[in-house]
Amino acid sequence: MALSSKPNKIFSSSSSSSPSLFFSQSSNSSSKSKSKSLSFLHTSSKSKPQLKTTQFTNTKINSILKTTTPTTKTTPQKKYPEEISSPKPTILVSEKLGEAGLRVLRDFGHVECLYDLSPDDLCSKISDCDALIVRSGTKVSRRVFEASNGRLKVVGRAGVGIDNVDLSAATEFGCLVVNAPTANTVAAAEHGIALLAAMARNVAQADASIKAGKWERNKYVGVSMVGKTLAIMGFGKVGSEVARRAKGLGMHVIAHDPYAAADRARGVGVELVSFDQAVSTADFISLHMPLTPTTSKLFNDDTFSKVKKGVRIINVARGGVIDEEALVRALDAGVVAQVGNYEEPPPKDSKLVQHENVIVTPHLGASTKEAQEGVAIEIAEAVVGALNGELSATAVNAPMVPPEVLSELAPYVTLAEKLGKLAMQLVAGGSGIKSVRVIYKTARDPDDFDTRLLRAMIIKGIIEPISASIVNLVNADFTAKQKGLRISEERVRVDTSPEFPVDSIEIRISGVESRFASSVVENGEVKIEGKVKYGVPHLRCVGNFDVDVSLEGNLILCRQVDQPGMIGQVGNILASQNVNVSFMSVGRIALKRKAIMAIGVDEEPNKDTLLKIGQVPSIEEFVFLNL
Ligand SMILES: NC(=O)c1ccc[n+]([C@@H]2O[C@H](COP(=O)([O-])OP(=O)(O)OC[C@H]3O[C@@H](n4cnc5c(N)ncnc54)[C@H](O)[C@@H]3O)[C@@H](O)[C@H]2O)c1
Ligand SMILES: O=C(O)[C@H](O)COP(=O)(O)O
Repeated sequence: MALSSKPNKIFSSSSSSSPSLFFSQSSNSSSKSKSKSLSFLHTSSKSKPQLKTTQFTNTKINSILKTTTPTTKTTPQKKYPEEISSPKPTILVSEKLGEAGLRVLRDFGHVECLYDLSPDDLCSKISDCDALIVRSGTKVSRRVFEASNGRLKVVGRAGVGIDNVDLSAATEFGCLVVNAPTANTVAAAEHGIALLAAMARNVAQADASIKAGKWERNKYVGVSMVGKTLAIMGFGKVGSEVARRAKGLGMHVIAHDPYAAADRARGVGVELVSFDQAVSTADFISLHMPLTPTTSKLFNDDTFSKVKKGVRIINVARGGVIDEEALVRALDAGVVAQVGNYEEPPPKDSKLVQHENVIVTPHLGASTKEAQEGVAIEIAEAVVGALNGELSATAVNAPMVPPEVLSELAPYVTLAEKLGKLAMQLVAGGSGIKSVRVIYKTARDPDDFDTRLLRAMIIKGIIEPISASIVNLVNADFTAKQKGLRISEERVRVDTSPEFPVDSIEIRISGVESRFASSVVENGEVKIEGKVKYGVPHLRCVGNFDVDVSLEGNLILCRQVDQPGMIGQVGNILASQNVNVSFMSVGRIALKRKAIMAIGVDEEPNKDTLLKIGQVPSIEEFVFLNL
């Protein structure tokens, strides 16, 4: 599938109630914004079918991720719509969250705590919610994103593991997923150590025995931990905290983690080893990797065939990393001596839970008062930040862009979107856009110039005006791919100041017809180039013609014979229709030959006015563009 523009919309009246090429965006005053909050994660009004094209959403301006509930306001008499006040966003909390986090959320939005919702109830509720906060007990499936009708902007996971959130669906629907990756680390590690010690000394079984009126000193002789080898599988945050504590117990700690740095492990006194070495030499194995398709049932019959007989296994990661039936077989055979913990609600007749050599708790790793308060604050701040238009440092499905980079790139982000939108409008209807080349002219080294935001915004500018898709930083690449749009990027080193990230951005679209022949260069590509001047995006080049106009409001491009009086003639036509000209720039290839006139207009000229411009004899072609 390729993208194609809708030329019949070029002259569509702003009062049209059908979706317009021009009014899916909000005020252009964002171009001057230096705010760190950018709209690459914002959700536009498209999900709200009741919006009319004369109504502007309250999206972005200084907030590209302004994700509060879209509301509308008709402002026909205004030059540009003002920022529109919106109701507080609704945040659904579907599992128990610490009070401190709830306070942060309540200060910001309307908070609904509805615990134990059935999947159906969650789906019915979600279309009223801008954010959803969950722990591990809520399955945030594709159905949830579908049911949200585009309203859900952020899913906050109050904890680490995001295996209960369908990340690809979230990304597809442009919904940001954030987690709280640090606040429960110590709690989980302490729980692991508690299970390790309890298991080694049969605490749970002995407790149950004595409560049952028995006195079985000989039955519950344990094993010592000191000097024993503990293999940490997954040397991340929790794994390394478990390692530190186990070292304190006098254990010899090794770890397996294909992605961990050996020097970080050495810093904790831990040797990184292969999977087979870890499982075959350990007396105790503690699992701390995430549940992913790769780690699912990583501990299976084959793995148990390699372990040291009598190994003890602690799992405070996820139940799914172990093949439960294989584990029961290994326990029955005495290959695995003991197991600690269970992460998901077990079936009533679970052989594993009932096994006498297994000690279990519900999913309690993160359940300390301290961790829950910490997690609640961490996730509340991340969700509020996201709803406020900021990129979160804990975003799971969006690039992490440091605040200073965001702030520096803000005007270029606006430029990128406007260029995308403009380039799209230069393409003739029916021409499918398949291939877009983006050329960044920069004095910076590639390592010092992150193009992800700019690329996302170019995609947004190209796709959003002509489709129902909502494009943001989360789903830009996905959406482009889905629509058959190939974006290639090039960097051209220029000798300007590296103080500025980009000197100019050029967009070239190949294999299309143009609505404005002068925008086509020798190799047949439609080409435009823009740059940021004084913090404001400017169009600098159309085809081979240099121009210099700020990318604000509406733009008329005319190609004419380079002769005196042209500006006056067009200006008079616009003035006679009360259309205010905000700026004008003429660029020519050579004296008295062809020139391009770029005219910025505050109001959208009506069809008759545009026809009159077209009838001026020396005007060879013209196009009206909405920015
Ligand atoms: N029980 C609880 O309450 C609780 C609390 C926190 C975290 N967790 C679970 O523990 C997991 C780890 O949490 P974390 O905060 O340490 O995350 P983390 O991302 O800091 O660490 C995970 C580590 O696993 C490693 N890993 C990935 N694939 C692996 C593989 N195939 N083999 C070995 N290692 C692999 C990663 O490289 C990473 O270092 C989470 O995903 C979560 O499921 C449970
Ligand atoms: O991944 C996590 O953070 C832990 O497993 C905690 O899950 P919980 O928030 O459901 O306790």
